[in-house]
Amino acid sequence: MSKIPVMEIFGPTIQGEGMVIGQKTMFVRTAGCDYSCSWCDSSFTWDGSGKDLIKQMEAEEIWEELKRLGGDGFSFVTISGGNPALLKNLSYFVTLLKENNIQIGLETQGSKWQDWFLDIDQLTISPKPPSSGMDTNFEVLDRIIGRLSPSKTSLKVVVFDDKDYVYAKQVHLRYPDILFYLQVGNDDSKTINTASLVHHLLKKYEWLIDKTIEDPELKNIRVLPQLHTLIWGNKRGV
Ligand SMILES: C[S@@+](CC[C@H](N)C(=O)[O-])C[C@H]1O[C@@H](n2cnc3c(N)ncnc32)[C@H](O)[C@@H]1O
Ligand SMILES: Nc1nc2[nH]cc(C(=O)O)c2c(=O)[nH]1
Ligand code: SF4
Ligand SMILES: [Mg+2]
Repeated sequence: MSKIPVMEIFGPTIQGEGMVIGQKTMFVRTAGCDYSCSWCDSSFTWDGSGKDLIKQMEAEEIWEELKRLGGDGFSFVTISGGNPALLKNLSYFVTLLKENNIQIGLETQGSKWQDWFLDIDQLTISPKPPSSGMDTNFEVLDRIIGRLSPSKTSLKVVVFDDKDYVYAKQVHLRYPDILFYLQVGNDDSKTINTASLVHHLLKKYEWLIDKTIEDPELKNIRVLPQLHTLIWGNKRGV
């Protein structure tokens, strides 16, 4: 008996962010976070507003639900949250996925280590810039990144403003051997007006691209939007 607090299970969809953008995947979103980013687009995982949706599930039950939703039409599962790295017992679920030949992605902010990180195929660490209101503990981050294989790891920093950009650059220059993504920040993650949101986010994407192009210090870097937001807006469960 080792239950995992699950907020939502959805898919198949595509990974909208980062190193495997476009990858067909299922999602498992766990509840609870040690951060409280001002602009978190998944704040229902930690701010109490989604508490009635939380289900305590065994690894086997999550796997059954994934198969119910995705049939045998998937080979990739992305674990996000909240912060899944709060959950030591996700190791059982990770092992179960591996036994079934499923590739695994993980989204986490780099504040906590778990030994099961070593079994993740695509691990995205997303340290938080000043606009989030959170502080990065770089000693913890150094230790986490030091234990991971660079070929399976990427860094992704969300940028809302110039200060965030400076922070992102600092992170990239600290870990130059880790694949690095700048991601457009969605500053209107509640609106249901997808057309105006998409227009606005594309403008912000252009702004971020322009800054990167003009910056000789950022060489080996990738700039991406949240692809799922451009397609589905702020809709949940996609
Ligand atoms: C909701 S978080 C969950 C995983 C983990 N807590 C983390 O932050 O990495 C998943 C990804 O969404 C990003 N994100 C959250 N809110 C966002 C927003 N308003 N605009 C752009 N990206 C956002 C986070 O930075 C993170 O990379
Ligand atoms: N399609 C899609 N791609 C995503 N990539 C990261 C997500 C997340 O919320 O962690 C996410 C999400 O919620 N949906
Ligand atoms: S760390 Fe991730 S889940 Fe937690 S508040 Fe920040 S963006 Fe949201
Ligand atoms: Mg998201």
